[in-house]
Amino acid sequence: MNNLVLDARQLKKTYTSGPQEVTVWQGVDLQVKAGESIAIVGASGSGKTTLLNVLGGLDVMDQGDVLINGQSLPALSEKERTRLRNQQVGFVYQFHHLLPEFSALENVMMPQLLAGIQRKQAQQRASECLTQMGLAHRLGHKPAELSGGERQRTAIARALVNKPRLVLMDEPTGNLDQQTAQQVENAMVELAETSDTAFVMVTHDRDLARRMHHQYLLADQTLQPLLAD
Ligand SMILES: Nc1ncnc2c1ncn2[C@@H]1O[C@H](COP(=O)(O)OP(=O)(O)OP(=O)(O)O)[C@@H](O)[C@H]1O
Repeated sequence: MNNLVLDARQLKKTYTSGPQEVTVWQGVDLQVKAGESIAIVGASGSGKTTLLNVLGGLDVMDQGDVLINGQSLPALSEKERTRLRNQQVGFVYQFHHLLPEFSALENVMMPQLLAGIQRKQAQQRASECLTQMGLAHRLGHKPAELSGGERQRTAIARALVNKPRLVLMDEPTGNLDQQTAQQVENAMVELAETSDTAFVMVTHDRDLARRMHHQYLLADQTLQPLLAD
C-alpha cells in the first residue's frame, strides 16, 4: 500500500449554525494511488468543496485522519502543512486565480520560487509545463490577454509545476463554455492518463467524471462509489 498518495480515513465535518451542529459528511474514506484519477460528484451543497479543502489541508475536519504520502496532516504544524501543500499538492479551482499583473510564465514560476528554486531553473520548468498544456506561444501573455481556456490551462500548469504527488481540482471547467471546457477536459484526461500524479476532481459533469478512473457520489452525508446510471 506504499503507493497510496492520499489516504483519508473516517472523516467527519460539521458546522455550527446558531445553536445547532450541522453534519456536512461523516465516515468518509478515500484512498487514491499514484497515477489514479477519481471524480467526486454530488448535488450543490453536498460538501464537495469542503471535502476537497480538507483533503488538501486548507480546512480542518472534526474527526478522522488525512495522510498525504504517508504524512498525517493533523500531525503537522501549520508551517509544515503549508510546505507540504506547496511541494506535494496542486490545486485547480473553477476560477483561475492567476495574478493579473504577471505573465503566464511568471504565474507558473511562482510556486517554484516559493519553494526556493532558482529563477532560471523555475523559468525552464514553467515553460515546459505551459508547453505541455499547449501554451508555448503564450508565455509572455498576461491573464487578461489569454482566452478563458488558456487561463485555465495556465492554472493547471501552475498546479503541476512543482511535480505534486496529488492534484485537487474543484469544477475546473465549470466556468468555461462547452467547447473550451472540452479542450481543457481533454488536456486533463491526458494528464491523468500519462502521469503518476494522483488526481481528485470535483465536478457536476457526470460525463467528465466517467473519464476518470473511479467515480464517487457525495450524498446523504456520505461518500460512496457512484453506480452506473
Ligand atoms: N464556513 C461555513 N459555515 C457554515 N456552513 C458552511 C460553511 N462553509 C460551507 N458551509 C455549508 O456546508 C455545506 C457544503 O458546502 P460546500 O461548498 O462544500 O458544498 P458543494 O457541494 O461544494 O456545493 P457547490 O456544488 O454548490 O459548490 C453547505 O450547506 C454550506 O452552506
